Amino acid sequence: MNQVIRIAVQKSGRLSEDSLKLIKECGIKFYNGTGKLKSTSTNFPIEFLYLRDDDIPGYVADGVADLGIVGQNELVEKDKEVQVIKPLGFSKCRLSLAIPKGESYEGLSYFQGKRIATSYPKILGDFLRDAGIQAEIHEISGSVEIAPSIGLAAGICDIVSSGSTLMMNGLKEVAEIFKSEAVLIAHPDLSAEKQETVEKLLFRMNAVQTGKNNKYVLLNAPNENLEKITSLLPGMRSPTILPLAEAGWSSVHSVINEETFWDKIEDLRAAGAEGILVVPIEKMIV
Ligand SMILES: Nc1ncnc2c1ncn2[C@@H]1O[C@H](COP(=O)(O)OP(=O)(O)OP(=O)(O)O)[C@@H](O)[C@H]1O
Ligand SMILES: O=P(O)(O)OC[C@H]1O[C@H](OP(=O)(O)OP(=O)(O)O)[C@H](O)[C@@H]1O
Ligand SMILES: [Mg+2]
Repeated sequence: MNQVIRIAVQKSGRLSEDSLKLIKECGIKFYNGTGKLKSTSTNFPIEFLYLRDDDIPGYVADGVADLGIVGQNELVEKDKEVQVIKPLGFSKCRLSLAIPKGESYEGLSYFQGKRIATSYPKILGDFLRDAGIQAEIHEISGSVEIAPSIGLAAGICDIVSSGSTLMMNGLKEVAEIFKSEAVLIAHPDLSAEKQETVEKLLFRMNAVQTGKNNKYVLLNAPNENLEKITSLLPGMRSPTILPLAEAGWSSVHSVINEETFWDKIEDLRAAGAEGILVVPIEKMIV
């Protein structure tokens, strides 16, 4: 039996759903009833702590939790000693400076001598120092976008994703200062026994992530074009080729990376591929 590890996940908010979904996709079963702040998996040696995201870096640094899922923005802001294991590809957002949309803006000097409201005083402070701007940082813990309209600050520095919160509050984004996504973090000094359990979890997470980043593709190809088509499709080792019932044609099966997917499909069509089917991959172990 492996040593039980503890993972800290956000109780509710922009990280929680995708964090729990990833763990479920790893085949790990657990109780996640609202109100319960700690639970244990029934089929994997892992315990869950449901916390506010602000507290996750600290709990992992102190060793109260062995692992955690948190946004890079919160991690850098809290500046705790933890190991970043991997980016997780969700909760992507940016930290940006924004000002009232009627104001004219010619550059960062706009903020010189002004007051900026934010929940990220460290990230903003570091950015302003590097940019040589002296501004007053006014820390507030939420609803930052309201600050300019109530006369609290000339501008804000807050999380932006679609930009709709800024727009609804009469603000415009003028500079992006930090890019963020969810990351898996670990206590820097885990015991060898816990590390073993972490490796098992990582093996599963990698299989899930690699599956998501690839698509299984089946297509029909005239035999005279097979060489060209297979050269476009490396597959996991090499593509599978099966003869079709119709003479002179083959079915080609392969795996295509999400990033190059549409370019490859165009190239395959140009090379004579027909009847292209694309199937999602649940897990992929390379
Ligand atoms: N609109 C968004 N789109 C994508 N990711 C986001 C968005 N807003 C926030 N995030 C990411 O998700 C994290 C959690 O955001 P959320 O708004 O749930 O935080 P919170 O209100 O501080 O939650 P908590 O109550 O846990 O302290 C942020 O730190 C950021 O990394
Ligand atoms: O650019 P957008 O797509 O509008 O997203 C940005 C908003 O999303 C987050 O808030 P959230 O909606 O999570 O609420 P919260 O501030 O109460 O956490 C963040 O604090 C921004 O206000
Ligand atoms: Mg928070």
